[in-house]
Amino acid sequence: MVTLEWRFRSRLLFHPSRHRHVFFSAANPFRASITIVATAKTHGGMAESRPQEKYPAIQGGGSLMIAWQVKGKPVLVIGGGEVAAGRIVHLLNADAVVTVICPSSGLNAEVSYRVAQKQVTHVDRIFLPSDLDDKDWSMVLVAIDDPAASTQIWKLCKQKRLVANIADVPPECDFYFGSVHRDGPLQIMVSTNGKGPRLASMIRRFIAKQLPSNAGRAIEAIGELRVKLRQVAPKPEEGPKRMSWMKDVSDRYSWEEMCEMTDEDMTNLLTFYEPNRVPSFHDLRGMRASAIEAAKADVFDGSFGFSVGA
Ligand SMILES: C[C@@]1(CC(=O)O)C2=NC(=C\c3[nH]c(c(CCC(=O)O)c3CC(=O)O)Cc3[nH]c(c(CC(=O)O)c3CCC(=O)O)/C=C3\N/C(=C\2)[C@@H](CCC(=O)O)[C@]3(C)CC(=O)O)/[C@H]1CCC(=O)O
Ligand SMILES: NC(=O)c1ccc[n+]([C@@H]2O[C@H](COP(=O)([O-])OP(=O)(O)OC[C@H]3O[C@@H](n4cnc5c(N)ncnc54)[C@H](O)[C@@H]3O)[C@@H](O)[C@H]2O)c1
Repeated sequence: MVTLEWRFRSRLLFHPSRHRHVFFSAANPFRASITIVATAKTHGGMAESRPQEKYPAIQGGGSLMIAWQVKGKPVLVIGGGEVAAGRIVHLLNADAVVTVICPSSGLNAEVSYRVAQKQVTHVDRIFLPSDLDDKDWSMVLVAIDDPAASTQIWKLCKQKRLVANIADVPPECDFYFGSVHRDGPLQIMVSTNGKGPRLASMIRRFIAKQLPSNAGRAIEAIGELRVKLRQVAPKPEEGPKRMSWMKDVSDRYSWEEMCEMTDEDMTNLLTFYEPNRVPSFHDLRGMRASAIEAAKADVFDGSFGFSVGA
């Protein structure tokens, strides 16, 4: 049995080819420690490992981190204070249809603003159990300063099989919130699984500082290209080729190059899909109409720039 313990300090690696695999690679002051345990049995001269060792080791006790789609769906927020205000921002950023139940006298300035702007529907009173039957709520978020009422609402939600989060009461949460960094289509959520919310916020800011400033724009550009590619190659059976070509494209260009990509570049780039090639960005730029025009003008036409006679 070989036991190998590897402790490392590394900078956050952010390269398009790697970002899918890197959620968080720690750097000072956060250190990560990876323990790799491998066993090998020699059998007939061949090293053989047990199947479970080939696959990721299970580390229970975490949360399932998913990107929940609440666009256009009704979500109920109970309470209108500071915590509710934060929840509402997250919900509106995800295009949810939000109803806030809270007496007007309890609304803080931010929630009052959301109500006045008609970004949320406001019900001006305290919560009633019948509110849970009002709509087909996707989730219920409780952020009130009344622990007994919170627990009652939690119990009602469970009776009605509604998914709920009671702020600050981990045992009464189907899911926790986390600290979120947002840059256009990029969202990074840090969870400490209830251990240290303030540290989650610190780590989120730490990660955000390491990111390329144009990560959001580059992702946006790649997103556009993926949509165009599906128009060029819509068939489901093209899936493997599409995916392999998109992987090559994502790996080939730098963040700056992805941001620089124009509509014309994308159209030109898509002509390389059929032969399954990916040109360098330099070559792609050379295919722009303006570059071709400039190249034509530069071509030596046999004259010496002056004329004799007349
Ligand atoms: C990330 C964030 C998202 C958000 O709320 O949007 C969030 N809490 C934030 C801040 C924060 N919350 C608290 C403090 C005071 C300092 C402190 O106590 O540490 C600060 C810091 C501050 O205010 O600066 C108090 C607190 N919170 C919880 C308890 C109960 C307990 O631990 O038992 C207590 C103690 C109450 C008491 O002692 O009485 C519980 C939860 N808070 C969570 C999320 C979930 C786990 C997230 C995770 O695992 O990381 C979870 C489990 C459930 C939930 O609410 O979803 C947001 C940072 C956003 C940002 O800035 O980016
Ligand atoms: N998870 C977190 O990040 C975090 C951070 C701080 C506080 N909290 C907790 O979240 C809860 C709310 O905190 P806050 O700072 O927003 O408090 P707050 O006092 O600012 O707001 C509470 C709101 O609840 C409303 N309310 C009270 N009873 C109600 C009822 N029965 N029906 C409808 N509305 C009702 C009040 O009118 C008020 O708008 C508290 O329990 C607090 O301990 C959580």
